[in-house]
Amino acid sequence: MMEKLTGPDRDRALAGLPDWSLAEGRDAITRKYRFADFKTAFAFMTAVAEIADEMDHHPEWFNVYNRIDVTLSTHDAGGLTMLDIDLAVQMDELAAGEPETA
Ligand SMILES: C[C@H](O)[C@H](O)[C@H]1CNC2=NC(N)=NC(=O)C2=N1
Repeated sequence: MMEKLTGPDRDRALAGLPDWSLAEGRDAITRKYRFADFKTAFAFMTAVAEIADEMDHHPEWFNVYNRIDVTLSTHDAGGLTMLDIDLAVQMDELAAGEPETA
């Protein structure tokens, strides 16, 4: 079982993800992505799905056209763990290849 992130480890991990915010009302992080169009957004989701399934760690997300709202939390731990940080970093790396990401 992955440990919940606390203290300086948590601060350091969050500082490395400037485009993510703490969610309201629960121990999770969120970020909105925007892409050029639906196809690009969905290709991103497909790429993330491969990584997430390999990690056995899955995003909560909501897609409309070119926008994706993502929330990451470790349900088994009841809060943020390094699994969320690792997935967020990998999602940002994938999205960085897309010029219209915001
Ligand atoms: C049985 C399976 O390994 C677990 O349910 C995994 C699947 N994906 C998961 N994803 C997330 N975000 N949190 C979890 O705790 C989690 N647990």
